[in-house]
Amino acid sequence: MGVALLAARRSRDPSTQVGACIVNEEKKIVGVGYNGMPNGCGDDSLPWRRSGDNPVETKYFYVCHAELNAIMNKNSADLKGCTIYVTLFPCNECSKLLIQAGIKNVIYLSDKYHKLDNVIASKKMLDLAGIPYEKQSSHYGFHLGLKETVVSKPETKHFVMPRK
Ligand SMILES: Nc1ccn([C@H]2C[C@H](O)[C@@H](COP(=O)(O)O)O2)c(=O)n1
Ligand SMILES: [Zn+2]
Repeated sequence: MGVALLAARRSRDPSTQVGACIVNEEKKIVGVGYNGMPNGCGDDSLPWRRSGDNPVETKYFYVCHAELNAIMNKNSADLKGCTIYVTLFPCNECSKLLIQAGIKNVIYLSDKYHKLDNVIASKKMLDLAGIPYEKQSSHYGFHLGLKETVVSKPETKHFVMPRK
């Protein structure tokens, strides 16, 4: 999680910096990513704002999520059986990617959007796919000074057993 937190600090997102680190069954790092604009698009060429008259003027259509970047940056043939450490609970689109990539475990730090539909859908898919998710102690974020983890409130620990 420390590596995910360090990666998050590279993000140019002014409101939420997210980092992800994927490790294999031997605990070796096989992919790291943070939320950023697509390659070649330039961090200053696209908007970082959260709201606007037109959604095209906000970041949401453009930004590549940390999990997507960690998967795309992988340095191994595949990610089957790997664990992802991510500083923010994966959204529904990222969970689809994690499931299809063969990730077997999710460790997260913040679940600040747990009330949003996309996160509820994300958990539904992870549950069905038998992928456990577990919250890691937030003292990591506190020590590294990440805003989103400092303000996160204690949440219910979510953990489901993998299917046999
Ligand atoms: N699983 C996720 C969810 C979100 N992100 C990124 C996408 C945005 O850059 C940022 C969220 O912005 P906010 O709505 O809090 O202003 O986090 C991600 O990388 N992975
Ligand atoms: Zn996502």
